[in-house]
Amino acid sequence: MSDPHDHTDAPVLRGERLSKLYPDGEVAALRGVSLQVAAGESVAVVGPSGCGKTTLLHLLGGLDRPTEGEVFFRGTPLAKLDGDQYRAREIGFVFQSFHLLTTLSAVENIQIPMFETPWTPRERASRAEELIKQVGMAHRRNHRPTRLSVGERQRIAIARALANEPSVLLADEPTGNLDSRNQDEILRLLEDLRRSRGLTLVTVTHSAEVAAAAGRVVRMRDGLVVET
Ligand SMILES: Nc1ncnc2c1ncn2[C@@H]1O[C@H](COP(=O)(O)OP(=O)(O)OP(=O)(O)O)[C@@H](O)[C@H]1O
Repeated sequence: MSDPHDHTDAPVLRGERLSKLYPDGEVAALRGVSLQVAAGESVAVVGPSGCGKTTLLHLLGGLDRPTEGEVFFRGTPLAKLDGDQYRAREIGFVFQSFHLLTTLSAVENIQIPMFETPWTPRERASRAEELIKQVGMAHRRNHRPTRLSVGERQRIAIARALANEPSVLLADEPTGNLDSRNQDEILRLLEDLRRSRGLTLVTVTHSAEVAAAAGRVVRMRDGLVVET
């Protein structure tokens, strides 16, 4: 697998004529989308409900496969990469509804993806402590998610997404459940993390504020990119 810190001129992610047909109802969610995302870029994907934003994010993250076309990660087709390794090591996912495990503490949630790595328990624990500090949540390390505010839950989910030091963060409506103050804080956190870690960030959003905070906006309509 390629070195995530190897900065070449090739885009970190590239979609080539991606189409996605969902079999039930034969919905054409994507109808030939091509786009490139450079290393370290922050891209917001916007467009009306149902235009294919989440589908595109899932294809980029290897959570689903295109019906036609191909996604490339640093020039290599995803079809040629080990899908589990790609999702576990190269990509971090952030979701609107956090998807934290309620039976685990905040710091334990951050460690979940680390079980895919050869790190020792001590290494996992110390990396999780570092991450929980970076997202400003060390004082809540032992709290279960149900005892955290929604903004705090998203901070923990972001730390978890970074657990395996991915080079790309894919976020689907990361502020969709947050009020405007929490939204601003999460946007600031994501931007700080992008800069400090050289992360590439692709965010699907309905929020004009989130789109305005990104370096570039990709606009979709009816399964197509109409502006990039
Ligand atoms: N698993 C699925 N099976 C069938 N159709 C699907 C599936 N997932 C999505 N779709 C359909 O594909 C189209 C694109 O959906 P997608 O979730 O990508 O849009 P979106 O732009 O992210 O929408 P929203 O902003 O409402 O989240 C929609 O018509 C949706 O109903």
